[in-house]
Amino acid sequence: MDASQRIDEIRQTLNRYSYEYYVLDQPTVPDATYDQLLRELTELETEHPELITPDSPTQRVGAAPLEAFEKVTHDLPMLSLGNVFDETEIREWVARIERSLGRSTTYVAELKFDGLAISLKYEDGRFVRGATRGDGTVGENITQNLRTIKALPLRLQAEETVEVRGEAYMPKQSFERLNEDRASREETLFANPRNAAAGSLRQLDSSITASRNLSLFVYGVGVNTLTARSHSEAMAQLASLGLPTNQHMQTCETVEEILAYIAHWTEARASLPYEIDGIVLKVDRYDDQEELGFTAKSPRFATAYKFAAEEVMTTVEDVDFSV
Ligand SMILES: CC(C)(CNC(=O)c1ccc(Oc2ccccc2)cc1)c1ccc2c(N)nc(N)nc2n1
Repeated sequence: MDASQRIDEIRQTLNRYSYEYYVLDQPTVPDATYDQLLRELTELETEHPELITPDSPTQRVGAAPLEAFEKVTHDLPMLSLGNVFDETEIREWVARIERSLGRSTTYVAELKFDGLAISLKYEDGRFVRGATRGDGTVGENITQNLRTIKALPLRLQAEETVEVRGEAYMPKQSFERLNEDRASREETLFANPRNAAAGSLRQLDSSITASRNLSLFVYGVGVNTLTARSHSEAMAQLASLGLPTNQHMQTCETVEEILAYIAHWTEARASLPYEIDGIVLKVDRYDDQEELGFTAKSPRFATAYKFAAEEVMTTVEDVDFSV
């Protein structure tokens, strides 16, 4: 086997290990095995620099820091979600949809991740660009920073061209550890994981982003070459391509099932390793989504149920009032 074949073989193996570890949370090999292969790949690429490609696992932490972020216009706008706040409004939302369609339909209920909305562009299966939501039409190009997120595949399992929407977030444990480090260096603390994720992705130096243990869930597709006829089918296709989808997504046939899902996660969200600030409800079938269409800035086929904001109880402990 020549160097080029061995390099391709190691890259595919390391991409599979990353998917198992960061997306499925079910590693099949110990870290030492991953590290050994990464060392071998780095040596081979050092001997053959002409074989280095952007999708190599060795290229995750970018080049020199940027001067500024360039602006990016999304191929499709990144829309915002209307809100519903209680059971009555949820029942009204479902009734309005089924009146408009003139029949019942099926829904998908998803967790609403409390991070930074992003758009990922893949061409022929390779990650080529990532951007913040911005104002929904124009965002900032943060490709170099997003490449450092290990749950983000630099190469898909098939050569699809697709623009994907998702949320970059900081797991609760990484947030706690980051603030402990900052407190020990007497630096200002981040107020919550969302601010910490946003601050980490707005770094011009991607090596700082790489140190922040960010992760990612994808929750929608923009322009794409997929064959999916529904949102749930599209998400299954994204998962099979190696993109991180959330395991708690659930199809619902009735408003009762939607309400049960919301009741469950209202209680169970404290047990999640990441913060969520609500539940997103979507009509599943794309033909029904198209029939329902959009208002000026958000889809009629989706809405967000927001959890009541938690009172932030600041324990006033050993505050030195004497100063
Ligand atoms: C539903 C959508 C708004 C994404 N969808 C879009 O952005 C979108 C964009 C153009 C679309 O089609 C158009 C095509 C041409 C013109 C206008 C729209 C359709 C959907 C959304 C927004 C935020 C979400 C969130 N925080 N968590 C989860 N779990 N899901 C979410 N889903």
